[in-house]
Amino acid sequence: MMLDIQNISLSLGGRRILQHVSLQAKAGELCVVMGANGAGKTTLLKVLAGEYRHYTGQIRLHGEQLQSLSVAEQAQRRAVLSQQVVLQLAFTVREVVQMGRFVHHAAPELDTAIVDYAMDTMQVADLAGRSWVTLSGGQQQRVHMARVLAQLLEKPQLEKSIAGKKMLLLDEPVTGMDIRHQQLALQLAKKLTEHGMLVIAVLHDFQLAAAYADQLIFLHQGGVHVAGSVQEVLTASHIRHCFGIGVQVLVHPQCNHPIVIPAFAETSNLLYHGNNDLFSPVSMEQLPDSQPESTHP
Ligand SMILES: Nc1ncnc2c1ncn2[C@@H]1O[C@H](COP(=O)(O)OP(=O)(O)OP(=O)(O)O)[C@@H](O)[C@H]1O
Repeated sequence: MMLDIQNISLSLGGRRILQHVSLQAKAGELCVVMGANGAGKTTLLKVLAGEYRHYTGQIRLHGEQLQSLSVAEQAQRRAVLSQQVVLQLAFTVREVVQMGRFVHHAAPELDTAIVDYAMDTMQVADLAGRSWVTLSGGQQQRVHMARVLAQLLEKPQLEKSIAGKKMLLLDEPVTGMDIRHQQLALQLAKKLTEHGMLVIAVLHDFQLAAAYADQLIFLHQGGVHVAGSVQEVLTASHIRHCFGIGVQVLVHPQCNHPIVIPAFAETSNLLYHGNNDLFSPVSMEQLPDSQPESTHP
């Protein structure tokens, strides 16, 4: 097992934010983490990124305790795309992507080739000389994807040398991207998994999760509510439990993926249910029980 999380809990500011989280993920998997605002998704990714070290429980990466790896060792084994990275200084796009290479101490020609490859892949090469702060939100996000790709690659190609060795953590990677570039970003993530990488992505879009996830994890109030295949997890009852909303789960006519749509009768008056924060217990009794479990076979 490439990543083995056993019973981790974490408190921040005197509050328990993650509780008894256990998860396993294999090399070559695209794991999608979903959950309501405040469920603990970013906190979980920050623990995996080594930002919070005071958790209880165990995390093993390739059998080694995460806490025993130095910062440099961690940086060479995993790359992180954090939520809303804002750069204040006027770096060019090329400079931002080059930041991904700092951990490697490779030959400058190799760094340049990998940076060019990463910018081509994320379709930002035409922006290379532009100041990062002048880009649109979706363009900035694509540049960050190119940066983490540059960090993970050892050659200017997606090749087998990364197999089984590296982990990519993506926190809401497609925020602000148009529909085509959302697909591009997830296709890149999928391609990396096909070369043996483990990708863990926080997403808010059920359709992207349905189309790309090998394993789907619903976090709820700091714990794992359910983890499994898209078919197992993307059901009306799990969505109601974790998101406090009635939905219908239909089936895509061509590719059989589940399609999630809000159930109109239940969701037209959310304003009057008051409590939208699922991190504090929400009263599910407010929702009628007539919602079919799932129309998925
Ligand atoms: N440093 C901190 N100190 C105290 N509480 C925190 C801290 N960081 C996060 N929290 C709280 O922990 C809970 C989980 O936050 P987290 O950012 O992990 O949620 P999330 O699932 O990523 O939400 P979103 O979908 O809104 O990004 C929230 O209630 C948040 O307010």
